Amino acid sequence: MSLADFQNEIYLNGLSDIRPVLPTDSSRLEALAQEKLGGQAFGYVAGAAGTEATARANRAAFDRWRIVPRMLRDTSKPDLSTTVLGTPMPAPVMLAPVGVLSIVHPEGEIAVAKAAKELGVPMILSTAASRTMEQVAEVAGPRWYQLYWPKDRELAESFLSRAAASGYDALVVTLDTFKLAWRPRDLDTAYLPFLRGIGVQNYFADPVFLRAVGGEITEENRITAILHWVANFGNPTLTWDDLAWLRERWAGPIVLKGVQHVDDARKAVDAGMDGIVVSNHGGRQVDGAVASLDCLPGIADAVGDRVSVLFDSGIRTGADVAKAVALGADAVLIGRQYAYGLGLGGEAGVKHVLRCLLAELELTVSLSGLNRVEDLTRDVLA
Ligand SMILES: Cc1cc2nc3c(=O)[nH]c(=O)nc-3n(C[C@H](O)[C@H](O)[C@H](O)COP(=O)(O)O)c2cc1C
Ligand SMILES: O=C(O)C(=O)c1ccccc1
Repeated sequence: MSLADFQNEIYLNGLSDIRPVLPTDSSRLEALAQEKLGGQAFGYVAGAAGTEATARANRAAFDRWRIVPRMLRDTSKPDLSTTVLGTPMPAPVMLAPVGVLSIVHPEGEIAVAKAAKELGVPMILSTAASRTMEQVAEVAGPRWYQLYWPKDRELAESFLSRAAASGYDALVVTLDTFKLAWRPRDLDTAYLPFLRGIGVQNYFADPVFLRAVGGEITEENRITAILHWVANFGNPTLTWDDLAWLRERWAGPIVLKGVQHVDDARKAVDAGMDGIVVSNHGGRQVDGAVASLDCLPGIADAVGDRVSVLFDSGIRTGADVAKAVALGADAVLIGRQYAYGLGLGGEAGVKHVLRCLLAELELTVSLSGLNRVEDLTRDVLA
């Protein structure tokens, strides 16, 4: 089985007049999702902070790097499989934590988990998911848990023990979103899913949270519960010293998501973390911030031999994955692309988007004269 078999499958299906239901050109997904989802839900997913300059910079940074293909190198057996922090995957690609997915499709994270499992692609489940971590675990394959570290320590502890009990192997702690940035698309449509009770499911199923709001959520205490969520969601007081608390309470690997500065990457190493995600949250937090890809080589040089270095923000194609890996990422996370697949076609849509990305990645790598993840080094790029 090769990741590029999807290409043969598509052409063979053509002999029976069957064509892919969704486009194979990843750049068309966003426009299609806009047509189908429209308005608020599309704006929430596609949008970014401020003028969206950082979201554009994320894309532009990829365009400044070019692959230089090499010839006559026996690429008959491509194998992009790899293992990151103990989790094996068919290619250096994982699903980024994306919250509130039921705004784009009723099955939300359940459909995502099923599609990812079929392909063996690890999924990182968001604290702000629209299904509980236990519901997702029932149908999911390899999985990590993303923590939004709440103010209430007891609630944080409860999230950690629930995640460990339901088989999430690594913990991803998101640092860059202790509050939401200025996001004009959502502000202009006055849209925040949480206020409508979407994305709070992990909280509403939590014994510590429920105790704080006086028991099970009913029509009567629903507003109180949502306001309690608002008050508790993010903790702006956190500092590097707090990571020791987390380290004591999570036995598996811990990954810090949202690192952009080399010194912060070094601090993560000093705090005993196992990995980082070089990410600017897809340009959704600090408008005017540096492109995530531009931070990657320096950070990989500084800490890549001591912790796993993951990357996200702007990945759209197989070539993008190859470039990020060549610049030092052990694996990449994709965000909006699979959310569009979900919105356009549920589980099958997510699977389609992933199969396209993986096939394109393998074809790009082997047509460039390379076979393995280790072959993707900086000298592959110009
Ligand atoms: C709709 C949406 C919701 C997101 N929710 C979360 C979240 O709950 N937790 C988190 O750590 N990151 C979240 N992110 C950020 C992604 O994990 C990831 O960093 C980003 O989408 C990567 O950029 P890309 O969309 O260009 O691939 C979200 C992103 C989007 C688009
Ligand atoms: O929208 C986001 O980018 C995001 O990360 C988020 C923040 C809070 C809750 C859910 C998602």
